[in-house]
Amino acid sequence: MISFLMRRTIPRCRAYSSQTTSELTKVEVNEKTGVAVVTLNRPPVNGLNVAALRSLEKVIGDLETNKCKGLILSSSSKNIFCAGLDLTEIYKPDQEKLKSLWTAFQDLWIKLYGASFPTTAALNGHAIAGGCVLALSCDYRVMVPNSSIGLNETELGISPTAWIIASMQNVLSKRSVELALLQGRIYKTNQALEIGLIDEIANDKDETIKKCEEFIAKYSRVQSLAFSLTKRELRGKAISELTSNRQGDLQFFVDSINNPSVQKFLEKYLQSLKSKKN
Ligand SMILES: CCCCC/C=C\C/C=C\C/C=C/C(=O)SCCNC(=O)CCNC(=O)[C@H](O)C(C)(C)COP(=O)(O)OP(=O)(O)OC[C@H]1O[C@@H](n2cnc3c(N)ncnc32)[C@H](O)[C@@H]1OP(=O)(O)O
Repeated sequence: MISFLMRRTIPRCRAYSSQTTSELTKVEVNEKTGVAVVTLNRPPVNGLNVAALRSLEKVIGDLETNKCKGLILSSSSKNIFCAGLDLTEIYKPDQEKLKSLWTAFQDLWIKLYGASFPTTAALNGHAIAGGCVLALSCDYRVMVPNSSIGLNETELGISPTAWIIASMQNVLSKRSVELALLQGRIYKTNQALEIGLIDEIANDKDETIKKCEEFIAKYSRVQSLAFSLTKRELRGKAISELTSNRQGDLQFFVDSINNPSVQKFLEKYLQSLKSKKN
């Protein structure tokens, strides 16, 4: 359990106190503001396996319980926010593990997209596929230059499911969503800003966090209850649609991944990622 100790006398530079809940997700809470920096920590690329998804979900649940004032999602990697689902878990998958993976991703999205406090993504690097979904689930996105963000599922031979599309529709114009999803397009930082996929550009990781703090501070005069009820009004439909069709959504994912042409593509895709270094 993360404890919130509001010691107002703590100097600014010491305000964040480390409260590690798991090696996979580090949590630091600013004791002055109640804002939590949550850092994804699964090197090398923060690939989302079941343990990483569950760890982040638990942290968000704890932050809810402790009436967190805001969340800044970050990454311990130098130039990668998150490379999405762990591809090694979906290539030649164990069927039970595959189901657990998608169920954990659904659970995490429900918590993050529906969080009752302001949420931000401090994108210190690439945010691809599932990594982009995490960013889209937050209320605000700040990214460093020369990084990539987008949902490349159609390029991988599969279709994003309804709640992933809804997360993108919440942020982009209808036209931009169509182009982004149908082309499986990955955007560079400046292109992402142009279409509204991110909200701001920052020079480095520290600045992404500072800009996220500034965004969250804008809510200091907003009543927490009014904030959470309004957010629920705005996002509740997409969440209810998933909660009432979790099994169908899971089956769609499992069938997509088990499709022989997707498996064939994944084999080549993984090889191409590995051979980049040679
Ligand atoms: C198949 C899709 C399922 C669709 C399901 C249906 C509908 C739902 C829709 C969406 C849900 C989400 C799905 C996903 O998230 S699937 C994951 C898609 N992710 C990617 O395509 C990203 C792939 N990675 C990259 O593009 C690059 O790695 C990078 C992030 C741009 C970083 O580049 P960089 O040059 O800095 O690093 P490397 O490429 O050298 O990578 C280092 C190391 O990590 C391995 N790796 C990279 N990405 C992943 C990953 N997602 N999972 C597991 N491992 C990954 C890479 O192979 C290298 O390994 P090595 O052993 O060579 O060190």
